[in-house]
Amino acid sequence: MKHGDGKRVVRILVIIGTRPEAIKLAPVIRRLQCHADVAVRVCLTGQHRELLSQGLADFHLHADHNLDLMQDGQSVNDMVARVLAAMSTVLNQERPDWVVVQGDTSSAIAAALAAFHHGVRVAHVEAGLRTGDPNQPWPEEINRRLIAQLAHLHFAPTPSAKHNLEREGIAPSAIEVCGNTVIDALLLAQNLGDENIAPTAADPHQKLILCTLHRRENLTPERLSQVETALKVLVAEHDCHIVFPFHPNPALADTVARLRDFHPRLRMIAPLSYVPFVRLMMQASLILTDSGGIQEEAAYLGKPVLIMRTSTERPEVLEGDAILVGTDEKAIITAVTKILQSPHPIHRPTGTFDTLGTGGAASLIVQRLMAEESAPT
Ligand SMILES: CC(=O)N[C@H]1[C@@H](OP(=O)(O)OP(=O)(O)OC[C@H]2O[C@@H](n3ccc(=O)[nH]c3=O)[C@H](O)[C@@H]2O)O[C@H](CO)[C@@H](O)[C@@H]1O
Repeated sequence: MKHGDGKRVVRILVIIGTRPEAIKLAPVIRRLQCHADVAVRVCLTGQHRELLSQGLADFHLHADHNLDLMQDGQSVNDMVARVLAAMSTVLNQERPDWVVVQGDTSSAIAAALAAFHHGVRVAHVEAGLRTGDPNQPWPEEINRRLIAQLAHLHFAPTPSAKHNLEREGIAPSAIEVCGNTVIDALLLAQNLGDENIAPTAADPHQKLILCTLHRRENLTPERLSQVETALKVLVAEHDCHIVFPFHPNPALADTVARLRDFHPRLRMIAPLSYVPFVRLMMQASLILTDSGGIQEEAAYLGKPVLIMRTSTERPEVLEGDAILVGTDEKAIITAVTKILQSPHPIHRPTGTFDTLGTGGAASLIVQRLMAEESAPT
């Protein structure tokens, strides 16, 4: 495609499957939209239907394609197969120069493979994260490794992510260390804030624990029961509030129902769109989570974060105020109590932990994509 003056326009197709992909790609899409020589198109797979539209809404972005592929009870194989098949039509229609995928979802691996089959170059945002364990998180760890083999450009958030890619044989010249786009998103969300949004914390004078839990590995009856007991003990023993925005996953339903009626200071709420969720993180005294993105956001916001997993693909956060606590009820209670009872300030000022980036990732990504286009072939 060319401008009226004959200058070539670079066609970039951005694929989004889930809420975190929407949040982390929104800053990249906004940057691409501002570039005169780029035609950017957005394709949603619909892997997370409601959460995905929440992820996009606050950034005022719209999709050009919505494949709406999620079906109840769909397996990982079904999802991957459906995205792979549906992408051919989109790729034939759009004929992009680049497909941009983010992270490690079924949508990202299927779209990257489809692009590869069509001879379209793939740019991978948040490349190189590894736990080293194929089953942690499952299937995301393997998705990340496979996407690395398919991608032409790898946007690594940190030097350690770059190192992981190099160990797998990726040429250093194909890797750009740019920080994590989640920090760009966080800063955008702080500026996009609507002052009319109702405060989400119950009492600003009481300590607030923000809890989220959704990893597939944690949704077993044993682990859910441990976390449930820990939350019940914590709210009963401490003068704190717990707010738990829960994923609409049927595996969580019974736990949610029991916790909802347990205590007035323990609030089970529907997932929030990004801006109010960022507000809630900023109000929190500590965050208890198994989410990947929230680990990164908490680190930047200077919040202590207890990770309900045994490993993290984001080892940098452990240099800040993050602790791998797992899902054992006693471990959770001990770690939370220690933080709540600490006589010292439990926060760092926002932005002082800058290992994951300072908000310039999207700009670097767009610069590198455009440099790649003007490089002699
Ligand atoms: C452990 C793991 O493999 N996680 C992957 C997962 O994301 P991840 O585990 O981060 O997915 P989550 O569903 O927890 O989403 C986190 C994001 O949603 C926001 N939020 C959360 C709750 C809420 O009510 N409202 C809201 O807006 C958080 O601020 C955060 O930005 O997919 C991402 C996208 O490919 C990858 O980068 C991660 O590596």
